Amino acid sequence: MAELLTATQMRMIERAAIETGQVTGLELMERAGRGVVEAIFEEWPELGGSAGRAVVLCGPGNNGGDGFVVARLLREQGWEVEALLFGDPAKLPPDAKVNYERWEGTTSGVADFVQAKIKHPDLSIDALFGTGLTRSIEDQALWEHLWVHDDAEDAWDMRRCGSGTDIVPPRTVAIDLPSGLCSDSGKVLGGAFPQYGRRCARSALTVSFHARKLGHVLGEGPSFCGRLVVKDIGLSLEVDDAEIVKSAERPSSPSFCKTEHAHKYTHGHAFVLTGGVGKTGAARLAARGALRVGAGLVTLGVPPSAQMEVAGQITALMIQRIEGGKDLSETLLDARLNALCLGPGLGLARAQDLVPAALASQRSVVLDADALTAFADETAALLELLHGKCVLTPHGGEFARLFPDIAEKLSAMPGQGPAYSKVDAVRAAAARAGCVVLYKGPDTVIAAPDGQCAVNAAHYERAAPWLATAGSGDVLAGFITGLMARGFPPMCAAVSAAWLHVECARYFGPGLIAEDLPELVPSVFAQPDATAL
Ligand SMILES: NC(=O)C1=CN([C@@H]2O[C@H](COP(=O)(O)OP(=O)(O)OC[C@H]3O[C@@H](n4cnc5c(N)ncnc54)[C@H](O)[C@@H]3O)[C@@H](O)[C@H]2O)[C@@H](O)CC1
Ligand SMILES: Nc1ncnc2c1ncn2[C@@H]1O[C@H](COP(=O)(O)OP(=O)(O)O)[C@@H](O)[C@H]1O
Ligand SMILES: [K+]
Repeated sequence: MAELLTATQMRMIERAAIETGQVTGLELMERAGRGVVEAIFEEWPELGGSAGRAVVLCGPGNNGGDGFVVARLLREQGWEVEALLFGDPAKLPPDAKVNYERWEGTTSGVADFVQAKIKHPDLSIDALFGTGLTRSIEDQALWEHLWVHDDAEDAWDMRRCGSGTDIVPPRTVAIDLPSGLCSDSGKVLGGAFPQYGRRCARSALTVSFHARKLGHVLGEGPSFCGRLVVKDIGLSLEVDDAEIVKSAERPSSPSFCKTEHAHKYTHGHAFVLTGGVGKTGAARLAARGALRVGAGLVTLGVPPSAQMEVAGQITALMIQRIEGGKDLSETLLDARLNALCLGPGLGLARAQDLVPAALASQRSVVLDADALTAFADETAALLELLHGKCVLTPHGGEFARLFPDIAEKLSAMPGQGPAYSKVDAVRAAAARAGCVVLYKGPDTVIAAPDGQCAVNAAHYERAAPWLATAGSGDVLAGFITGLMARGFPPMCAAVSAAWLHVECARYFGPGLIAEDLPELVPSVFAQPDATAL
């Protein structure tokens, strides 16, 4: 799986390469600068072969050093380039200082930031801060310049609103990260000027190095990065760090495939509990999802009042009358029912009755929606019952009800970096719950109690905004249940299901409704090369 790195991990990788003599820091900086220039001309081929005009904003660290490399390389291609430095040249770190000196062009200071001589440049390059941004920005001139870099902000807003589609967006390029963004959390680090609100440079193109950083995919990160390109700078991909977060991708082992000689019971029997009459649709969606991902059999556990309603709407699914917790415990004496799903449309009272019986059975269990909300006032009781074969699938509201203190830390306004991230929050929740937690959203984060963590980012080329439709979460719960019925371990089931969910939405595109999702599974399974990122 592809790694999503923190700033510290990226530094460790860089340091290891330098200390083992594979490369020098200066050479890495040169490769980074070359990568940025290459990405610019790939993104905007019309700029190639012409002598354009660029403003490069350089910061006081190595991100600024990358900026000076880019300034030099563009000038070597005949561009008119103006470099502006925030900071004291004498205090630049060694590699950045070498590139500042190699640049040989004029460099203005921060006081001139807003008076850059080149107006309306073809390129505005943000090399102020990258992975080293550790605190809020307190220099007013710099703060204001984040706006100048982005001086066609109105154009962005107009495009976002659907008007002015003829407006060419500014060619703003962020080196590594848009300045102001925390590389570990995707949060905008605050500033000392409340009158301006929080501020971050927005870019049309972000060029990062070696691997994506968590801040590119979490929280607000993607809305500031524009298009994200990662350039190889020759660092080894091998990192031996259990802490590293993975990017969700198509599973290879265990695989979605079924073997020739298996029969339906080999693939497990999923059991999805429904709510009462008029509320059974959500569980039926989940059940259909479980069946499509390959559970051998799927049965709906239905209260007597809803039996007729459900029976009239199903074919391959089976039905079993479950009035309450006692019924469920008796039904679960059948050891073949190996994965349960409770929550979608279940109703709070029925959830309070059924969830303890389901958890006591020690089966694989997915708890979603009402099964989580029903325990908002007695989270300690729920936590007591959870075990290692459970997966919790909260959205933001459900997460906050179950883990209020963690949610509060996550939503607090950040000042210092690295800020508390969704990854930190979900890891903490999984450790407390003693089971896998999948926190939904465009940046779905999945963590296990042992610290394993993956992000299923529906951003950039994997954007799937059509998933924001009623019932799509129910299908996700069904996918996880079906995969656990098939024997996928909880973490693998949750990550694979989240990946599949987004791939189904991408396959269909606009107009998607939740009913479509299970029916798209065969098309996604049939694509051997569905991408990981
Ligand atoms: N780590 C690596 O492997 C590589 C790093 N490179 C570049 O180096 C960057 C990281 O360099 P650095 O660690 O020097 O960090 P940065 O250049 O991102 O920033 C660090 C500097 O900014 C200052 N600073 C931080 N927050 C501030 C604030 N709010 N207001 C004012 N000053 C603030 C710090 O005191 C320090 O001087 C990466 O983002 C990337 O662009 C590349 O050269 C290629 C390889
Ligand atoms: N903008 C978005 N981009 C990608 N995925 C999204 C987006 N909005 C919601 N989703 C996904 O859609 C699902 C919605 O689930 P949930 O909030 O439980 O809704 P429901 O209860 O209606 O099913 C989650 O898997 C979530 O990750
Ligand atoms: K930057």
